[in-house]
Amino acid sequence: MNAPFRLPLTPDAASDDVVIVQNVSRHFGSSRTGLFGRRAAPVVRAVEDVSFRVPRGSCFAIVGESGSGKSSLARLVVGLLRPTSGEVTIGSVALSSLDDAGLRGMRRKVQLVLQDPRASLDPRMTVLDTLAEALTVHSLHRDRQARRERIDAVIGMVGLSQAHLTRYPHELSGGQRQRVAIARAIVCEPEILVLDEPVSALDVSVQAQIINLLADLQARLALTYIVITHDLALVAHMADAVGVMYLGRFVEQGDVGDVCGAPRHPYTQSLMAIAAQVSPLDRDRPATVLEGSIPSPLAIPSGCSFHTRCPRARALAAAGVEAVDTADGRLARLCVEAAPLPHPAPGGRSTAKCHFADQSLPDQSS
Ligand SMILES: Nc1ncnc2c1ncn2[C@@H]1O[C@H](COP(=O)(O)OP(=O)(O)OP(=O)(O)O)[C@@H](O)[C@H]1O
Repeated sequence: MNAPFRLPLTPDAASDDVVIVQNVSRHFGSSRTGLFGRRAAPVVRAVEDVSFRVPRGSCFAIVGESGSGKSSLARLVVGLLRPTSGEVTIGSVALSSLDDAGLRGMRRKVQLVLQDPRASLDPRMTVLDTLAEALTVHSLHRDRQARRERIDAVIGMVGLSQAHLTRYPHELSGGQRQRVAIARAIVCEPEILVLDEPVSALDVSVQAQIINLLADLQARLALTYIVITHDLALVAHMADAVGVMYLGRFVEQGDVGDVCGAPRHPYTQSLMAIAAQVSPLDRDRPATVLEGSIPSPLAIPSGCSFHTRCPRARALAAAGVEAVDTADGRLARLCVEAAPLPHPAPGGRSTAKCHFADQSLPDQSS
C-alpha cells in the first residue's frame, strides 16, 4: 500500500507565502472549431490573469459581485479546477505538477468551506459519520479510539457538544451546520482554509458568532485563510489583504487598511459606498453610485471592463472629456485602455488599475 501523501508545506526560503497565485486564468467553454468551421461554444473568461500571494497565518480576501469569478478562483486554489494558464503554488508545490491523486492528498492541507452547509453536508449522515468520513478519506487516525478522540476535540473547538455528534444536518440550526462544516474542514489538520462566503447563508445574528469562531480558530491553529465574499464589512473585519475582483480580474489589491480605508479604483469606491449604505446608521447617504448589473463574461467590455458602469467615466463623459483631445490624446482613451495591474510589494501600498485613480475629476461647474 502506498504511503499517505505528504505535502511539503515548506515555503521557499525567500518568502513566507504559503499560497502563490501567478497569472492564473480559467476559461470555460471551448474556442475549438467544430463541424463546418463554426466555433463550438463561446468562451467564458471566468478568471483572467489573477496574481496574489498569501503569507502564512494571514487572511486574504477576494471580494466582488456575483459572477465576478470568486468561486472559480477558490476552486483553482484548492485544485478542484485546473487553470487554463498560470500557476497555483501551495507551499513549495506547484499544483500543475500533481496528478489527480496528488491533488486529493494536497486537499487535506487546503480545505474548502462552502457557503451553504445545508447543500455541502450529506443529509443522510450524522455529524459523527461526517467527521469520521473526512478522516477516512485522508487515511488519518485509523485507530478507532484515536479517531474518536480527534473528533471529540474538534467538535469542542467549533463550539458544539458531544450531543451534536448523533444529529443529522436537518436537526441542526444554520449556525450549527456551518460549525459542522468548519469542523469537517479542520478535523484533517489543514494549514489553509478557503472560505467561500462562509456566513452569507446565515442569519445576521449568527454571522458574528461564526466570524468570531473563525478568528479564534485561525489564531489557535495558526491557519492561513482565503475568504471569498461580496461583503466589504467582512473583509475589513477579517482580512489582512484583499483583491477586488471584477469580471474575472483584480482591479485593485493591497493591504486591507489601504484598500478599505482609501479605495483608489472606482469599482472599489462604489462597493465601499454600497457597504456604507447598508448600515441603518447611514440611510441619509447619497444614492448608490454603482448602476446596472455586471456584464456577461461572454461579452467583457473592451479596455477597462468597468467603464460601462463607472461613475468616473460617466462624470468625465458628462464633462465632455470624451471629446477633449489632450496633448497626447491620452485622456479620452484611458477608460478603454487596459494596463497590467502590478502586484503590490510585500507591505506595499494598494495598487489599482484605474488610470484615474489619483486624478481629480474635471470641474463641471464652469
Ligand atoms: N463550469 C462552468 N462552466 C461555464 N461557466 C462557468 C462555470 N463555472 C462558472 N462559470 C461562469 O463563470 C463566471 C464566474 O462564476 P463564479 O461562480 O466564479 O463567480 P462568483 O463571483 O463566485 O459568483 P457567485 O457569487 O454568484 O457564485 C460566471 O459567469 C459563471 O456563469
